[in-house]
Amino acid sequence: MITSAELRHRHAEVWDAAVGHRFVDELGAGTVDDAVLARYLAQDALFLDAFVALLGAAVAAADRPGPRMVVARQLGLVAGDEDDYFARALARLGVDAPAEPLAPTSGFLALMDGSRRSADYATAMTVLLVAEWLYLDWAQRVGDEPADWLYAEWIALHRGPAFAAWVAFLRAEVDRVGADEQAFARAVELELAFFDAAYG
Ligand SMILES: Cc1ncc(C[n+]2csc(CCO)c2C)c(N)n1
Repeated sequence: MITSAELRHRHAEVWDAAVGHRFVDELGAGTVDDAVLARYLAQDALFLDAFVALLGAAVAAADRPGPRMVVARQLGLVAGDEDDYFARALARLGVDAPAEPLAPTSGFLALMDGSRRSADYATAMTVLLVAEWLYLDWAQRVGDEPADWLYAEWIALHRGPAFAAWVAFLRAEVDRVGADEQAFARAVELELAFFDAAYG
């Protein structure tokens, strides 16, 4: 059975291109163009809805009570703090209507909805793992948070001990039940394309 460490190693080229993306550098510096950040967050709001649905599918599909409870707890967090950030950030950037999904967003929605409908715990956890681990990785590489809350909160959401523990849990679960390599590779590609798409 392939491990999460081996999967990341196999897909390191695309993974590192996402983690080292210009968008991440600019987030860390607090210098993303407002139109770029607005485009990114408007797309991410669409992403987040399918992500929450996928977390719900993982809650339903978990093969043990312990992991089910851990995923359920995270679902509550995402529905709280992160949703609050989106509401304030989109309001500040003047985004007042849902966006049309760009190609990488549609790709992600298809991947997440397909995985959700399959009700396959291993596939769902593999997709969740990429989305969370890749974000932890870039956020840990960024230095001190910019003073502006728009940047500081987005970076802070993706690092810190609680988020790192969630990612460690996802890795352990994927290592326990077996990863879906195809889903892993597709999700990494989509993360890179998602950053690219923010630049229009
Ligand atoms: C395209 C895209 N990929 C991954 C994430 C990361 N992410 C999705 S939901 C969530 C909350 C914590 O569980 C986090 C960190 C994102 N925002 N956008």
